[in-house]
Amino acid sequence: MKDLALGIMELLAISLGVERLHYREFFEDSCSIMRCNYYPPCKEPSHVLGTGPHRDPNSLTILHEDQVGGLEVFTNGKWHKVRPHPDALALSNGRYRSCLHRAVVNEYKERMSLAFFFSPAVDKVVRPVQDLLHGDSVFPARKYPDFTWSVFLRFIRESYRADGDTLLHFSRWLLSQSPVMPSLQDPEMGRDPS
Ligand SMILES: O=C(O)CCC(=O)C(=O)O
Ligand SMILES: [Fe+2]
Repeated sequence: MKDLALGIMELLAISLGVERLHYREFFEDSCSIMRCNYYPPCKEPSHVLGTGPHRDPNSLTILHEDQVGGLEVFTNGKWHKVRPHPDALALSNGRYRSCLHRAVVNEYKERMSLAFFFSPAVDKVVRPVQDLLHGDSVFPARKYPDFTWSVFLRFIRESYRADGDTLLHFSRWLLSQSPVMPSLQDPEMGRDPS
């Protein structure tokens, strides 16, 4: 999975016009997790959700699912079903903003999906590559301060359910903690307690 994710990172760098190996090198020591989701059948599927609407807070998600279907993505003001395909993968990432998605349940069949959440090493400092900071409307100036993945994870786990404004709220929270980021002075201070 890591090889696949690193390959996708290389493609994303190319598509952004960033130096090809930039993200591959950044994620070389990545710290990812895998989660198995199980959705039992439900007689009244229109009244429940398997997974409520959210955006994955990690850098890239590779989702493998069975053929039952249930994943939906919100675009252009509507929920769209993502038809399962034995060879297909779902993806979300940084500037390519994590998409709002959810999983509905099936009236008759159970469903399983396997999500691989690709994330940087905990003490890696996350900052945009200089090539993306032109200060124009396509590549605006910096919007967020430097942070480490461990501090971001702590914020997500303890204070905030990831949505479209996560980075905005996280930045405000981070700047309110201290004028100088503690995690940049001492990586141990930002380490996730789990
Ligand atoms: O099971 C699915 O289709 C989606 C699961 C999901 O969004 C997640 O695990 O973050
Ligand atoms: Fe998700």
